[in-house]
Amino acid sequence: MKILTGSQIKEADQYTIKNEPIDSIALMERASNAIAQWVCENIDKTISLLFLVGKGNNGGDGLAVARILFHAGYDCLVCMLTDKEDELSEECRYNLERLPKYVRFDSPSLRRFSIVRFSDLEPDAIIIDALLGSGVKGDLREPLSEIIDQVNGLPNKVISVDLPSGMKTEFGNAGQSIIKAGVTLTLEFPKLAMLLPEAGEYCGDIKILPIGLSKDFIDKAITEYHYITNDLIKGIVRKRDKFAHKGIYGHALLICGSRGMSGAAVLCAGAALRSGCGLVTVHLPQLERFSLQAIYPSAMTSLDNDDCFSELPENLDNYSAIGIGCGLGKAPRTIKTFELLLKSSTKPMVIDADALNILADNYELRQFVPEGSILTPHPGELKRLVGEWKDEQEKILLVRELAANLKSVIIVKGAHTMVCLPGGNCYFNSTGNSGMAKGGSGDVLTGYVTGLLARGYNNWQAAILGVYIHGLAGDRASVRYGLEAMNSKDLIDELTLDIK
Ligand SMILES: NC(=O)C1=CN([C@@H]2O[C@H](COP(=O)(O)OP(=O)(O)OC[C@H]3O[C@@H](n4cnc5c(N)ncnc54)[C@H](OP(=O)(O)O)[C@@H]3O)[C@@H](O)[C@H]2O)[C@@H](O)CC1
Ligand SMILES: Nc1ncnc2c1ncn2[C@@H]1O[C@H](COP(=O)(O)OP(=O)(O)O)[C@@H](O)[C@H]1O
Ligand SMILES: [K+]
Repeated sequence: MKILTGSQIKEADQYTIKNEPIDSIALMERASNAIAQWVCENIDKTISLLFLVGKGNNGGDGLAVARILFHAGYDCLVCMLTDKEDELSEECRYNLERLPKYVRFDSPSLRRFSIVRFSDLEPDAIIIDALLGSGVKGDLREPLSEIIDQVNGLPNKVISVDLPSGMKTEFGNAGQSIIKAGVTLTLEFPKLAMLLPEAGEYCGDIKILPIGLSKDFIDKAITEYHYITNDLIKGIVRKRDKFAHKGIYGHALLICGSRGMSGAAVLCAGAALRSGCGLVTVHLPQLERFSLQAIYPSAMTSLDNDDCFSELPENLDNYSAIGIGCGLGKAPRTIKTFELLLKSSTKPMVIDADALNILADNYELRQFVPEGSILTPHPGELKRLVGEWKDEQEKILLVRELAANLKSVIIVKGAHTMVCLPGGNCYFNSTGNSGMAKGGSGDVLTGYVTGLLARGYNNWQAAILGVYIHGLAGDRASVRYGLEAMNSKDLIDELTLDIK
């Protein structure tokens, strides 16, 4: 799915109105029906709803939703940001006029927002935030930032319409006043800012509601940002041949583990064995081999006589892809052997953890990273590779430069992991959860993505497919064990490719 910018969405809006049999009021009604339907399906009618309504079309959505939900039987209280109707957008004014007189205003004579009323709010009432959407510009003017601070101090759950009020659609959200939503019902596309660590937390759960913007416009729109959805994945996944034999599905080599770090090798191998590749060999210190062989007898081993990576595996040409770094350590002889590996093999590599740190410390080694590889830094490792960034915009720029220079894919891990291709396109993951923020989850990703590369997917396919299925495994594990109890080993058994 494409991620369009706020201004592109506005254009899509205008294009749809111009080229399809729908006017802006009807488009707003369609959006509002989608929002109201979500509320009906998810919120009990005994819960009161407090609508905070701004002056623009986001407010217009809020008023239309209040009307629809009032007719559906909800108790709706509407608070307007202004009592001056001439300040409202045309669509907002239209929907104000259509509001049934029985919907309660907090101050019927003024139709004005009154902060005092917050103290009267029942603790289980839900706030529908329709103060500001994609039209926010510059720093917030009062009274909005004060209202947002007040709302954020309340115990009540907040559902934001399109965007948490105050959030800008792309960049520049650090340190801003933004509504802290429990759920954001966003129209047609996720907005980039929702997926970035700067302010993404303010969205709570993101639900994307299609509103039928022109397909023609969307197809032609040019963007470098994409959202990894089930449909994208369906286009990547390959069928397994009926007459297949193990030789045609590739051989993954995992170079991981050092003294006392055999767990990383076990996690990495277990994940690679779920990828569909024909063979998995793990190169690890011979004294660390026992747990691997006991837990995953399907994996073969290539044993290093040292207690860290210090010898190249034999017959490197036999392998289709190499994963390196998990639990590797940074012993001087490991650095030397990694250098030798980079100079001896042109097979695509998945480079993670200490192998990334070695690349960060030894800049001259970067030129030997095989084209078509995948680097999987978490933000700390990324900083070591590219230096500090002042904001998310600069971070993305630095990642793009790294991907272009190495002619490789960069996976920046975290919530909504970003997969950056050498041409600059960035794909944001839609699966995964905070239960995955535990030791070893990255080792599982490295093993899985290496296996996919070996299996025959190219680097961007393996990266996108890998992060999506890895996140899905996390979501399944969270259903089974809960966010707190789930751990990285649980991910392995949930790594299934049953995409519908
Ligand atoms: N295509 C779609 O997806 C569809 C989108 N739709 C909906 O339209 C929404 C976008 O509506 P929009 O363009 O009217 O902007 P919106 O967010 O209401 O903000 C404008 C208001 O905010 C104010 N304001 C701005 N900056 C401010 C500041 N710093 N501090 C304080 N105030 C500030 C500004 O005031 P002004 O600057 O004009 O005085 C104006 O009053 C979108 O999010 C979605 O909900 C659907 O209805 C249908 C299809
Ligand atoms: N809050 C989160 N939401 C979704 N995924 C997360 C979150 N935190 C971590 N993850 C995922 O878990 C993995 C953690 O990797 P990493 O930090 O390398 O762990 P480790 O080094 O312990 O193996 C990454 O794939 C990352 O995307
Ligand atoms: K909003």
